[in-house]
Amino acid sequence: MTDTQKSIILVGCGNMGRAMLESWVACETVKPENIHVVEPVEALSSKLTKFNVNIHSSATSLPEDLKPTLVIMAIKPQMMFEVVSEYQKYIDGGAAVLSIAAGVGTKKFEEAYGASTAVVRVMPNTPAAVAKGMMVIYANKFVTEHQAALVEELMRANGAATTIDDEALMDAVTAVSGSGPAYIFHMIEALIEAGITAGLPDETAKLLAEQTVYGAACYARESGAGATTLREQVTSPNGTTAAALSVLMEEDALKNLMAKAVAAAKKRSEELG
Ligand SMILES: NC(=O)C1=CN([C@@H]2O[C@H](COP(=O)(O)OP(=O)(O)OC[C@H]3O[C@@H](n4cnc5c(N)ncnc54)[C@H](O)[C@@H]3O)[C@@H](O)[C@H]2O)C=CC1
Ligand SMILES: O=C(O)[C@@H]1CCC=N1
Repeated sequence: MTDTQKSIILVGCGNMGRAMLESWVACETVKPENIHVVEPVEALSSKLTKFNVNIHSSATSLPEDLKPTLVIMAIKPQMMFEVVSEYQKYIDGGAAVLSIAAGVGTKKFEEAYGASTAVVRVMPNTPAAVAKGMMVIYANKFVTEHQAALVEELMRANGAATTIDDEALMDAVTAVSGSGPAYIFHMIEALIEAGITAGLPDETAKLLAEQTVYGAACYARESGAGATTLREQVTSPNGTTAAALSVLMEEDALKNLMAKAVAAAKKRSEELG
């Protein structure tokens, strides 16, 4: 695909939209002049000027003759269908709609825009800002090769990308990788606090907790050994790790808590749909 064939409208540039945009601009996946961002909050849009993208406070200021490949909806699920009609002409002009909203199914967009509308759902996560995201893609049958190629290129710029064929999995995906960074950030918070309680200076506790989670995640991804083996390698018989794990694993405490958390997120995703 040539650069001139790639153009996008990004609707909403809050936490997740901004995170994705960071890596798209850094990778030059789409030329900045071919990126149109619609973001009504001035405090957010004013921080985008360094990217040299086109910034609009509403859909009404988008150029009439724009022919985007993708209209990317990065707004809250609750407001999605108050906003979608503003982009009807771009969809009619051949753009696919790409939604990152939790819970909202492709059928809803087909109902809003027309039965044979090309719709892509992506469940991203915020580490996309540093090209370490997990981007899970589902596309309906109307998405063209050209549109799918751009989706793939954008998502790879954001980190790891994988495609699923069964849209019903999206609620579970959302509960694991979409919301997942928050679970890990909370674990970092907990490890920092525990480190401080154990006597470390604040900054040292922060460095140790962040680097340990970062290192463990990289090692798990790069070694391919699997988390169980890697955990066992840290755990000397009757050593310090065994002492800690006896607390975390007593009656599967952490596993049960994580199972409850993921089930709650999945249920909420289903409700949002
Ligand atoms: N935050 C996250 O980690 C993730 C969020 N998502 C999904 O991403 C979507 C956005 O979530 P966040 O970025 O967290 O929310 P957010 O509230 O930070 O961003 C939404 C943005 O949309 C803007 N907006 C409101 N009305 C608009 C309109 N009419 N036109 C254009 N922009 C408008 C808001 O000003 C705001 O900046 C949601 O649907 C969420 O389910 C998906 C995966 C992860
Ligand atoms: O909390 C949420 O609803 C969004 C979707 C996944 C992560 N954040």
